[in-house]
Amino acid sequence: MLASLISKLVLSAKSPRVPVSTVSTMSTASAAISAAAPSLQPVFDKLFPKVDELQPQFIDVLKHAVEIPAVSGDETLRPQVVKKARYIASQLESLGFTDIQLKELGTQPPPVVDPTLQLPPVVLARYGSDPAKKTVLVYGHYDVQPASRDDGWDTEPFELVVDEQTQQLRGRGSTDDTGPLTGWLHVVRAHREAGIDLPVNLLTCFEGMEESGSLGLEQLIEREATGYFAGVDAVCISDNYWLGTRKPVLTYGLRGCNYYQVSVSGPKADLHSGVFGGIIAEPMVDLVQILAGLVDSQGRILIKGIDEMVAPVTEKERAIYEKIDFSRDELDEAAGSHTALYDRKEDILMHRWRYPSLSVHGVEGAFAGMGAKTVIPARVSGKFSIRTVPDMDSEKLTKLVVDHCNAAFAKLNSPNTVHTELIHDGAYWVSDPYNAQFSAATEATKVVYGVEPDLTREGGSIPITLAFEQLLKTSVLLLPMGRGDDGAHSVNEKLDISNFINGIKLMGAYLHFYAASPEN
Ligand SMILES: C[C@H](N)C(=O)N[C@@H](Cc1c[nH]cn1)C(=O)O
Ligand SMILES: [Zn+2]
Ligand SMILES: [Zn+2]
Repeated sequence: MLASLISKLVLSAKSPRVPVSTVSTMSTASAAISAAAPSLQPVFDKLFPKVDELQPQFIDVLKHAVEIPAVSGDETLRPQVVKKARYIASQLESLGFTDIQLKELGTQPPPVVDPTLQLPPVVLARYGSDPAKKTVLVYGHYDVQPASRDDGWDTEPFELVVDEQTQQLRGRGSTDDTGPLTGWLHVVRAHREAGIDLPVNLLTCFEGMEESGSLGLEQLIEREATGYFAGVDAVCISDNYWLGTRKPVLTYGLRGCNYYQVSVSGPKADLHSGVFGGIIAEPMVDLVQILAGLVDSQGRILIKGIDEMVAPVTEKERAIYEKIDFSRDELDEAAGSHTALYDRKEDILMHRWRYPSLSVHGVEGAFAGMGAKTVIPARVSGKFSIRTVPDMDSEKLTKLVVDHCNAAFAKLNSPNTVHTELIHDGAYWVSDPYNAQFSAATEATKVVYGVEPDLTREGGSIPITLAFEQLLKTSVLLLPMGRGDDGAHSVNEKLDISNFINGIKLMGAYLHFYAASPEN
């Protein structure tokens, strides 16, 4: 029932950017995949204890990786991002991966402080090239969000803390996405050390720019579609999270993300507010008024024309949301507050997954430190992003945003100047959750966790997902490792050890079930 509802929903999506793949419900493929379970049990009986046994070594690799502050959004840390790429490549080499390449992507496009800044490399590697096996491409990102002790971390963000009491691994990247990325390496190691043949050929595509919009990656995929990536049957991404804290999920949708900056410029340099305050127009005063006009305190976007682009909710879709196991309490728990804008589960999930949202992130150039600096900043840039959903069009959205900011500024009658620009955009994605890959991952979840996974969409974005699907003409599965309360992008980011270890087993089991599928 649920299967047919979602299938119809996917097929009814209007946007040409939403993949309309061949939808299979309870197909012969999924029947064959479930039938493979008994014959795979001896494999899992050898593989899973090996994963348990290697836990200390797996944590050690993660510890070394987390120690490298690979923040893609901080230009000064670019050498660290490259260092982490090399660390991962060295691990791949020691595991017997071949054809390891650090693919350069050229210089970073504007806005950028250093116009010669090189984008971090994409780590490509392969394990096995048996024409009789299917080929699975695994994608992950080794870059991370910024983090500093001052933000409120209890421990150093770039030191992995193994918390024996909570049984958690704490550190930036533990769940997003260094933990899951290294998980794929551990799958290979466990197979090697248990003497089990990897059932598929594995290709890696690990990038260092995901947190900054995956700049340059789409062009690489386009170039390599008939080269390095030729023959890829399926793409699997482990870079999101369970909805809650108890139940594993498989994810069939993502919101997109258009990231903007609106800059207001005035005087040539920062000025003394005692000397110039009251007699010149202050850029920061203009900017806060523009930012205040983007979204209201109820989360309603105030830019005209956006709501009209959003695909309407159907009754059938509504039924899907009613069935999902989630509550406002879980949102409060994950947020650590009682500040939710909606009470009903359906409203919360729809506003997380299938409606756009606008978030204001910060102001570059403004005074942000401790104390009481009496400055008039000369140029300030407000950063905000809009999470996009079917059927929003990125270019049309950008025009609406720029026009809105220009009109808001014009109303201020300010002698300053304003400039609004798109920093990066990444597409939304919705898939068929009943294809061979999802069936394989469902069986794997049953074997590892003993339950059927929930099928979820994700409020966050993985900008490259749709490009993989379209350019490699293959299906993509999102197979999350961590929980909804992991604190990705926040302070004290963590990954439960049980999620790390079971996540590695899940990845391994998924590869075996997918290999057993008669379809791609
Ligand atoms: C879901 C994924 N782990 C993630 O955190 N993605 C980022 C991607 C992004 C897009 N623009 C900037 N970063 C996110 O959803 O914020
Ligand atoms: Zn991520
Ligand atoms: Zn992230």
